[in-house]
Amino acid sequence: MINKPDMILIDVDGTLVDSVPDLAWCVDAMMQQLDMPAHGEAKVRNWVGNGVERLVRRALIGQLEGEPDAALFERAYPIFLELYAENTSKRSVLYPGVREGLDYLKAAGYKLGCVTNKAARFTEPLLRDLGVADYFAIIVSGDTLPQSKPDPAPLLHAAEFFGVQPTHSMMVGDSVSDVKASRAAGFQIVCMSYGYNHGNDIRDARPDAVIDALTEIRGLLEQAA
Ligand SMILES: O=C(O)COP(=O)(O)O
Ligand SMILES: [Mg+2]
Repeated sequence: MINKPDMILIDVDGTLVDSVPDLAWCVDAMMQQLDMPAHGEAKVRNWVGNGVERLVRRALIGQLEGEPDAALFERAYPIFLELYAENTSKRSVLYPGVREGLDYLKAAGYKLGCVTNKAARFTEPLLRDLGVADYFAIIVSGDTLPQSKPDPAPLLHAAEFFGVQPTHSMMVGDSVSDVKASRAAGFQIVCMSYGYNHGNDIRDARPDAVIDALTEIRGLLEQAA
C-alpha cells in the first residue's frame, strides 16, 4: 500500500529517458578510437546506472564487475567525455507517458525533484534538450554531492531542500540503486518495469510498486492513503 507523498524524486536514465542509444554510440566510438572491439546497445544497457565513469570502466573490461588497467582508463575516459558532451541528447528520447505523467504530478501539486547518477554537465543539457528540466525545482546529479545512489545522501539532500520528511517522500526509479537509496533514506520507492537494472528484473529488489509507464503513477497515488 502506497502512502500519498508530498515530494516525488525521479531518476533519469531508464526512468525518464532512454539514454542508451547515445551512451552506446559513445562507448563504441571510444572503443574504435582505442582500437578495441565495439559492444553494441544490448551490452551497454546492462552497464548504465552508476555514472559515466563506471560505464567507461565496464566497457573497457567488457563486463559489469572489475577494474580496467589504470593507464588505459586514463586514456579512454577523456575520449568518452568529449564524445558524450557532443552526443548527450542526439539519439535519446523520453519514454512513452513521461511528459503526461509529469504534467499530472505538476498539476496535482507534488514537489518534484530529479536524482540521477549522471554527472551534472550531462544531466542538465539532456533534460533541457528533451524539454523536461523545468518540471524539477531541484536536480541532484551524480557529482552534486560526494555520495551518489545507492547512498541515501542525494535523496535526503532533496528532501531537506523542500523541507519534507522522508516518510512523506517517494522516489521513482528503475534500478536496484534506486531501491537501496530509497530504503536507506526511509522513502517509498516505485520502479519502472522497462528501465535498466543490469539485466535483472527490478521486481526482485522488492520496490513498493512497479509500473509500466509514468502515467500509471496517477492510479497509484489516487488509491493511496
Ligand atoms: O549511469 C548513469 O549515468 C545515470 O543513471 P541514473 O540516471 O539511472 O541514476
Ligand atoms: Mg536509472
